[in-house]
Amino acid sequence: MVAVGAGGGNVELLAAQALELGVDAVGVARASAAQDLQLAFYAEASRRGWATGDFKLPKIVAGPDAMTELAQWPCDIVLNGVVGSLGLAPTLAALGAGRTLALANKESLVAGGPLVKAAVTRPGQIVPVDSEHSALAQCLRSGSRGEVRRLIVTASGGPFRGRRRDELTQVTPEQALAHPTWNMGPVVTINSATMVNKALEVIEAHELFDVPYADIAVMVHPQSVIHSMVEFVDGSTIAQASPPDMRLPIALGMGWPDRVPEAATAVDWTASHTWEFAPLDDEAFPAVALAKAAGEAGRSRPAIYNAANEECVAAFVAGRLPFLGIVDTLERVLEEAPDFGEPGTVEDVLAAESWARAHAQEIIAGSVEGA
Ligand SMILES: NC(=O)C1=CN([C@@H]2O[C@H](COP(=O)(O)OP(=O)(O)OC[C@H]3O[C@@H](n4cnc5c(N)ncnc54)[C@H](OP(=O)(O)O)[C@@H]3O)[C@@H](O)[C@H]2O)C=CC1
Ligand SMILES: CC(=O)[C@@H](O)[C@H](O)COP(=O)(O)O
Ligand SMILES: [Mn+2]
Repeated sequence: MVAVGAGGGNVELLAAQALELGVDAVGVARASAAQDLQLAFYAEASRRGWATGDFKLPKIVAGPDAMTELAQWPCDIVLNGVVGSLGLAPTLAALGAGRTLALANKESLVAGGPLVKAAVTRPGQIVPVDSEHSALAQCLRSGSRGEVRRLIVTASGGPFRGRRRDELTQVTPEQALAHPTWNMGPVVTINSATMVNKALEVIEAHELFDVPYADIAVMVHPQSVIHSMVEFVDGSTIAQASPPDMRLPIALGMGWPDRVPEAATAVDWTASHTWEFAPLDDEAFPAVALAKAAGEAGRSRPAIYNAANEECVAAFVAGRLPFLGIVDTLERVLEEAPDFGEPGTVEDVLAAESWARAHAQEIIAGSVEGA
């Protein structure tokens, strides 16, 4: 490990990880956190009983471009696990520098799919880390691309699985943050509750594997043990199964195409299991259908979908938007969006995003007619 980076929300943890791993550089996106990070290094070194002079502190790279700089640091693999479409610039930087990109940050593919694909210089340069896409990549090893009939992306269903739309009007951020099977950051957890996570993952699957939207299905699977499946032309369906634990896809992302022994615990095949599968209720959870339409249309609409969602999630958590208002606002933002065309540059993506963020904010504030 040569470098680690984060936003700057928890410099103590960042410093502890950096010294534990003995990295050369640490990035922090919030420039004002650089001094706190420096102090955290000394506190962590002292906690470890290291005397000044016995150790070399990592170089600190601070500011909004820190992740982009780190993504080009001399190394073999860049793991992008930042949250949000601000992960796009580091994704492009890593690919441009020729690194293998282990990609957890799905938003960069959603916001800038065509740019990301254009930046790829060799097959296999992007290795998916998102659990469903890691599963799909594993299943796809079972046949040729011409033999693939469809991808089946599984969804836990989130904390509100089984509810009708009218049963979702009063749900709180606290309830939405209680994911039934995964322990994750707040944005992806709220996205799981609205099904926007699955919506983003359908676009991610389309971009990663070049499968048409019509051939990407979503199945609700509450146990989160089958992480996704591929159906082949002969009627075979290949599934990847393992208990919900990100250590497996992260390890595979770092080791690809090789598996890392003991990366995670396997399914206990001495015990009984019941695994359920059900179609998604598109009426209660319209996010996936909306994303498929945005993905089919292309031309910056996936970027608009994601950027508006990032604003809506923040507003929901802050109590400024009801739960159902999240996807309702996305729908309205997409309906009212001008045509931004196919993004050719990062600036094109940012222009579409910035319009979407502003328009979502206007709708949230009720300042737009009809809000
Ligand atoms: N958690 C999971 O199991 C999975 C997550 N993913 C994807 O991985 C990504 C991260 O999710 P998750 O780990 O849950 O989210 P978290 O909120 O737990 O972590 C997000 C990380 O991003 C960092 N960050 C925030 N802002 C910036 C910035 N401006 N520049 C650099 N880093 C920043 C945060 O740093 P700080 O804390 O210092 O602010 C934090 O380390 C998302 O795209 C998500 O969809 C995909 C599959 C599974
Ligand atoms: C672990 C992971 O990859 C998450 O994206 C997870 O899949 C979220 O769960 P949902 O299936 O509830 O969206
Ligand atoms: Mn996922």
